[in-house]
Amino acid sequence: MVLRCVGHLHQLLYRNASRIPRQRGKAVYSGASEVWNEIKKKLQAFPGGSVDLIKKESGIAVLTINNPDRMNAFSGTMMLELQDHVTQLEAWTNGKGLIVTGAAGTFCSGSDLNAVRALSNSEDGIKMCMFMQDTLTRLLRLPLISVALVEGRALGGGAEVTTACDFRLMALASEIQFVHKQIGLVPGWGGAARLVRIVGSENALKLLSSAQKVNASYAEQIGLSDGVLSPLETLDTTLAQAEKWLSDFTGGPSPVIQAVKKVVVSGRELPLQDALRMERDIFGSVWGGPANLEALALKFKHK
Ligand SMILES: CCC(=O)SCCNC(=O)CCNC(=O)[C@H](O)C(C)(C)COP(=O)(O)OP(=O)(O)OC[C@H]1O[C@@H](n2cnc3c(N)ncnc32)[C@H](O)[C@@H]1OP(=O)(O)O
Repeated sequence: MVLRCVGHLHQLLYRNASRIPRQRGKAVYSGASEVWNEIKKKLQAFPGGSVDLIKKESGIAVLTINNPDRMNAFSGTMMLELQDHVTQLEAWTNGKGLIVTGAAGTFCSGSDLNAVRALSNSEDGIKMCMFMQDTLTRLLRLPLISVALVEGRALGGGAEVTTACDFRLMALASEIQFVHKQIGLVPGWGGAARLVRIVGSENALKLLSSAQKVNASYAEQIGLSDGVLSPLETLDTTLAQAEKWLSDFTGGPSPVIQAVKKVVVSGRELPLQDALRMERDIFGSVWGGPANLEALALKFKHK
């Protein structure tokens, strides 16, 4: 009887699920399609490297920033590829987790300085900034639990990319460095706004104004890193270690994991009243759903 009621309620609520405001794919800047087309054309003119996406059966995807000749700097075409992959991941209904990493033992040295030099007028700079803000905001909002696996260096825009993941894991000898000040800049890919939320405004101010190298232990101390990976004498590769770490949070069916991430995103981004409504709608999408009914039937005990 209880289950029938739950099932009925789920049907009622599920009808409303299609009305759940979409968190996914929401643009940071709306109505800017001409600007997008223009900047995409410009980015296309700076080729090199790739951003590779592997989606595994387990529901974990691995996104690799791959331009080792330039310490995994982001070329223009890599920025475009990253955006395409984020669009693909937004639609991945079986997904649960995402690991963002760099090729060849280092994370990313930011924007390709050749592109930076060529697009150094402020109009182009602002367009690139809008493009990357949009992509990285959507990356952080993905309904997947994401972790940046940092080996080697994460510099400039590379440091900003680490903040577009829910968590960061750092190899023992790795460093995150917001070098922007040293090249007369501030973060522009949304990295400052996210850093303040991760480490607080005082720590963010220290990191941005000193451009200091943040090693794994200091990063952990200020809450920038969520764990230090063991040196590679262990049997596991760093990727395997990251997958193992992530599995503590991605166990269970994907609709539930995705719902967990969505309530956190709305709690983080929306005013309380809107976050509560969103939470109600997301709750409605899992209440009486298969995982919920199965657990109720098992008379699950949390011992
Ligand atoms: C959003 C704002 C931004 O992201 S602005 C970009 C901020 N990034 C930087 O300023 C990084 C500048 N690069 C460096 O400080 C060093 O190359 C680092 C990354 C520390 C690596 O040093 P090291 O291990 O000695 O290697 P290296 O300098 O010989 O570099 C190997 C080759 O890679 C290149 N490289 C490196 N970073 C970039 C980059 N961001 N854009 C373009 N190319 C880059 C180096 O120039 C070098 O190339 P080459 O072997 O000289 O042809």
